[in-house]
Amino acid sequence: MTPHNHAKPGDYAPAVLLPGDPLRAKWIAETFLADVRQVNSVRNCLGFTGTWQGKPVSVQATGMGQPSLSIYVHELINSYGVETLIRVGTCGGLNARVKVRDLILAQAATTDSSIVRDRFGPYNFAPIGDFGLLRDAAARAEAKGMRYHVGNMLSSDIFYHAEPGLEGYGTLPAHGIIGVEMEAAALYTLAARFDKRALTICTMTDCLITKAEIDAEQRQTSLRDMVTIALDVAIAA
Ligand SMILES: O=P(O)(O)O[C@H]1O[C@H](CO)[C@@H](O)[C@H]1O
Ligand SMILES: O=c1cc[nH]c(=O)[nH]1
Repeated sequence: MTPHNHAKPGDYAPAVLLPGDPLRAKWIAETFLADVRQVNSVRNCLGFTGTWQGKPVSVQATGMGQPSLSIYVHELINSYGVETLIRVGTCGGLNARVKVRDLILAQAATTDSSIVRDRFGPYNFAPIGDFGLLRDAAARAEAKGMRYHVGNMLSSDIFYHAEPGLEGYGTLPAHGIIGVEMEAAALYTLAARFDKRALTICTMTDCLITKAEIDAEQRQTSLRDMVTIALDVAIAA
């Protein structure tokens, strides 16, 4: 048990899906998993374990932002023996090529966060996703005929910038950053530190260029596709 998690050792499967939203964790558990049980409810940051296609898998909410995700991921790895961590999130779009409902597989994650920056002294560390998980997720998205993009994500500590629209993102969109969310860079940094495998898959829900947004019904359908890919990748890992 930890200050943030009352699950017992062995309560989590070796592979865990990580949505930010606790209610998304509950929805994933109830919609997709068999033999499911709740393993954590501390602070309502819900965690569940069950099976997918007969294989054990867990889902744990991380809350929003890199400080919150870092707590859950650190504890999942160090107290619960988790080996494979797949974030299933939503993100904003920073490139007109990426349409709402498209998946972004975050090959790398750029960040403005001191959580990552301050650990590396004079170096600019490049947080990257696990190649095997990335390759498998891309192949499955391809096979399902889904629109997906593999690229560099921004993991920002800031949701509401002082500057309007794209201005807050400076020259990043002109350097291949295709989406913005708030957790992937910390996830990849912790996975590197503890020699675990991690991937971030996001559904683009709001384009900061066109202002197009996904509606509630489309969001549900797209998240369903994203979650089944993540579950398939998790149990194959
Ligand atoms: O939908 P989730 O997984 O929470 O991800 C995105 O949504 C939240 C911001 O609204 C941040 O956590 C961001 O990363
Ligand atoms: O962090 C996020 C998530 C979704 N949409 C955004 O614009 N930012």
